[in-house]
Amino acid sequence: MLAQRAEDVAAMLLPEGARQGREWCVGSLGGEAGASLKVHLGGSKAGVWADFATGESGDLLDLWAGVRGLTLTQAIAQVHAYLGLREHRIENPGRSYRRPSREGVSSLPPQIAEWLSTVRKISPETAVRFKLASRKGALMFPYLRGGELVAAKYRKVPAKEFFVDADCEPCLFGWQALTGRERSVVLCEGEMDALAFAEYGVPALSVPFGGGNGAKQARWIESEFDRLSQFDTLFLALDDDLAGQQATAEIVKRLGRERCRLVTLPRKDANACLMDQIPRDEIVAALSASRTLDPEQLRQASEFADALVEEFAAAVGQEAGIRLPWQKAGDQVVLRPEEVSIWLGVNGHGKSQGMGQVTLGALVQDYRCCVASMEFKPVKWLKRMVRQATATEQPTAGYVRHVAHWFHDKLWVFDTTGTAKVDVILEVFAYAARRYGVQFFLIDNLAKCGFDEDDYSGQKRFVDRLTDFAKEYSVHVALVHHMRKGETEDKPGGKLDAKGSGGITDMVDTCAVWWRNKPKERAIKKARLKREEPEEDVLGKPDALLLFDKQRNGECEPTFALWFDQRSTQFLAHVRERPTRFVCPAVADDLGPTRA
Ligand SMILES: Nc1ncnc2c1ncn2[C@@H]1O[C@H](COP(=O)(O)OP(=O)(O)OP(=O)(O)O)[C@@H](O)[C@H]1O
Repeated sequence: MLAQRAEDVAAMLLPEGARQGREWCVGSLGGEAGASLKVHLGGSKAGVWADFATGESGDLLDLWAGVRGLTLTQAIAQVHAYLGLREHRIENPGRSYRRPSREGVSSLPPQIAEWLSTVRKISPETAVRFKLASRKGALMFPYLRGGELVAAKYRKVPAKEFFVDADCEPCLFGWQALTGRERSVVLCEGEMDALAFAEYGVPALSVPFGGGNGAKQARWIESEFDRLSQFDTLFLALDDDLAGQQATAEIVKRLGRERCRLVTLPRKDANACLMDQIPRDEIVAALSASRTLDPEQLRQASEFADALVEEFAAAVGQEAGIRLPWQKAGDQVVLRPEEVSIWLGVNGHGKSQGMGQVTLGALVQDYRCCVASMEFKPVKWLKRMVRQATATEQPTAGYVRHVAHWFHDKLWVFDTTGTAKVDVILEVFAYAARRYGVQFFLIDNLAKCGFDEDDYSGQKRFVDRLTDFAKEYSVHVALVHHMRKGETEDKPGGKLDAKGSGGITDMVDTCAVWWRNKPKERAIKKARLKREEPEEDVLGKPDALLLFDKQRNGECEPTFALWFDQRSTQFLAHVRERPTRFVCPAVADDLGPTRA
């Protein structure tokens, strides 16, 4: 987008320059008139520039950063503003971290400096660049970012014992040695390796918690996600053991396959290369020989370790996936990762209400969820959910805050009402999956995703994209969709009654129907108008049915009878059951007079 406006950008950044043919010419990044720096204004090279006096070159983003003396992250922010782009993203509300103590921090004692240079081959210059220090007699690796001490790790020398300051922000090590203008960086597995890469003149950052997957990578990725956007290429040089491979797989999944490259070093890690006096040329060659991670490439069988464990667990009844929030449903229905489910129903038949409860169930099962409800403003939707979570019609302010706090790090909402364009939904969902590791996405509903009512092929394409998205990010997507009313809503319909193209229900893995027992409601109303008590057998009938009409990977297609509790708006599994409190109050007082 920026390249298309190369001339405007060049003229704005370098107003003393002048157009000569197809180039903008100026003296240097300083901006004075001249002709040693030239910017291409059109064609496939639009925006590419070179300063023939200094040998510097780059694209428009580098030019922006260079002229204004900014880091790339700062330049990216200005470019977004210039292009009028608002990033579609969801933020995690601020968290607070502790900063490491500076008490007792001193410069490197001679024996540690000696160990670094003679044993580990790290020069005193590199130690100074990384501001290595000492505390409690140990080597201190300061995690400095923009001059601020964000975290710290300590290593006893020569013993390989580590300790850290507790509760600091999980972040990468080595920002202090970067200029802020790099377009590529190596991610490695250890502070000593980041130092070794620096020794080789290669910019590198180290992951903070070593190899492995899950939270070990998820926590720093969440913190550093935006800052890493300055890099077009991430060279992954983690250890070639199982933990390193797991970390690599997780980083690729979250930071983007397209910009990650796998590096194989001549020794087990960068510091081992340095200690073995591997020359710089060989390290540079290893970076150029790094392989891309195209999906069709041969993959290491060990990458499948997690999937294999899950596969075996599935065989003994612990299949990964979200269960419905009613005990009686057991394992009959599983909302599996990599699958899409569709939840049908006629207007007012409890789709949104029911899906709120399904989402609550997923949260309780420790799945991170993201809800795009274009039917309601987030606060209205959340209000319904809090009522279900507390099993109370009017929870106290303290209880509401407690539930809101419980949602932290578990639940994200897509903040749009009305219709949302599918590209935006998918962009935001991909961000949430990558940055926050969200595993369950709810879209309520298809009609609000920006299609014309008769745009069946558009709707079908979107569902197809959802199935790809679910597979790519290994998440479950639940899509709410309207059903044709037909002649009567007194009988539950099936997947063939979904509005629009039948292709939609063909594509998804699971198809469910929410049906509200309107005949029962009418019978009760009629009896009450006559001032009679409704008959026992009418009262015992369920208020709603949840029918599964398709489960591609399940053994059965069950139907669940449910009873609707007006006060909590929960659907209950049995006629005289009491609503469940999904989140218990922090203090007993919050149960208030409306104790459920
Ligand atoms: N079985 C039921 N018995 C009584 N009330 C119900 C039942 N199911 C849902 N409701 C109530 O009906 C109202 C509409 O429910 P909900 O918004 O979930 O419907 P929906 O199917 O999502 O409708 P729409 O298609 O219009 O979005 C809500 O106030 C809900 O609490």
